Amino acid sequence: MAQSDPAVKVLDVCRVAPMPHTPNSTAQTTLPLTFFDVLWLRFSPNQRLFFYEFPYPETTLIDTILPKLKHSLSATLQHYLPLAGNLTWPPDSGKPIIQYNEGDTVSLTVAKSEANFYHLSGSIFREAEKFYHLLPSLPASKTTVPVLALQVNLFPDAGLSIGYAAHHVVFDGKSISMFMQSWASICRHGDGSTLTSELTPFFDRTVINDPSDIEKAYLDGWLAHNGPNNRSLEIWDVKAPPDTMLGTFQLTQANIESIKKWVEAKWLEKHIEKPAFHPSTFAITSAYTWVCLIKTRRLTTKKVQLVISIDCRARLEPPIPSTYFGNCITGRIIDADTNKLMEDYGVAQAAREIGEAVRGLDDGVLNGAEELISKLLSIQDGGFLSIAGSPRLENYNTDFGWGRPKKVELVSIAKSGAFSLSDSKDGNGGIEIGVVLKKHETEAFASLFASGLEYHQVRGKLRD
Ligand SMILES: CC(C)(COP(=O)(O)OP(=O)(O)OC[C@H]1O[C@@H](n2cnc3c(N)ncnc32)[C@H](O)[C@@H]1OP(=O)(O)O)[C@@H](O)C(=O)NCCC(=O)NCCSC(=O)CC(=O)O
Repeated sequence: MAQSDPAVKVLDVCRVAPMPHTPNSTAQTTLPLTFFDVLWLRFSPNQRLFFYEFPYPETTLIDTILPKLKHSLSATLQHYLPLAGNLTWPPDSGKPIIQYNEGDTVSLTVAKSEANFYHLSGSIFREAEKFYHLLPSLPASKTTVPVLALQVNLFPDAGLSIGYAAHHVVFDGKSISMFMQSWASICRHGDGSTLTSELTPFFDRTVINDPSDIEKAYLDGWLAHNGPNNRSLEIWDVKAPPDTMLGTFQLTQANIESIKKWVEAKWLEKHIEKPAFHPSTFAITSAYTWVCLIKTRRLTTKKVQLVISIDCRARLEPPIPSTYFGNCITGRIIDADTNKLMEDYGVAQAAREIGEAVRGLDDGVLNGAEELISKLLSIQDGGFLSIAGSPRLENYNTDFGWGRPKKVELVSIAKSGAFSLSDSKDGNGGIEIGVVLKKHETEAFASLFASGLEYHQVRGKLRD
């Protein structure tokens, strides 16, 4: 957090401990990493901001809202003890572990911001650096790293934001969303600390099988990276260029339907038969955004790559509980011919590439997983893009008792360059897309995105 930024004043840095189960309990929890976690060892943390419109004066925010947030956080951590702990790599251990000891806490920064709440929580392109001071960071260290940090920013008479930095070695999108929704639920109900079964984390790591020793491939990859035998836990300090802008775009259900119809018609034209996979909302939305980004950036590389994340919980053999806490995602790297995606047929081609990759998961979600680390570590900039977030995380359901967020922003895409997908604020099945561009690219993207929708809408109607 940029404490020198005049737009934010730090009021307090609190340490919130998990509420004790019983008055004299002593708790120690060790959580080993699985291969799914090890994959993310040195990746920079995910940082998300939730904006709540809340036109109360500063005194109400400080006297009423903050104590409620702190109390409910402490009650929630009781169910999520490892989140108050640290990532460490004991000398006698072959891999890092998450270690919670009695007395460990989560850092919660409280700040007051004089920035324009409505601008920050809007959708038009905004400078990424305006968000950084609203978010906590995880302190750099080679030997021990906290797994989570939180920050609440008060915008008197306008609202507040809640932001987190979550170590990717501990959380995937599903786990951090579950934690935030658990905190929100306990805060909303105010009268206890119980969680529904959908929000109760399942910590048993023995459900993750690794017969082909993917863990060794990932550990070897990290140990050799800037190695040899590099056991550092230091997180990559990735910086976004100063002219980085964040923008949010929407695809309504009607937009997605018309693109889907057009894509299916194009497939029939070119391939005679419909392909044997489903043009899902994910495939259509990702294809549309990918092509708009490639055209905006005028990529000249022969090939482009798109990395998609796959939640493996329901896809493992046997499936594991949907509430499993930790990482349970793998990736697929989709390679495509840049010229083909630039053509009139580009979105249909991109949807086909994505749809085929998703269909291929039926042959084994972990096929080729052991090569993922070497592929990810060898990726060069250029034609590479990835997708973060998912509408299935239902971030807009994170209601602390003041209604749905006005805006949810995955700010860490400014560093990774990914585009993000989310459910939409009004909950009507549309998709929110977060994109990162340089300032001079923003107009071209906005114009391509809007004109493409008009085109697909007209074509879709003509085919009805
Ligand atoms: C691999 C996938 C992206 C592929 O998605 P697809 O929708 O194309 O394919 P699919 O087989 O899952 O679903 C096909 C159809 O089944 C239905 N369907 C199946 N499961 C569903 C579910 N749980 N919720 C809603 N719909 C579902 C839908 O109707 C969909 O069609 P239709 O759409 O037409 O109705 C997805 O399965 C997946 O794993 N998503 C989660 C990815 C994730 O967790 N990302 C976060 C990474 S962590 C991260 O980035 C950090 C962070 O966010 O903090």
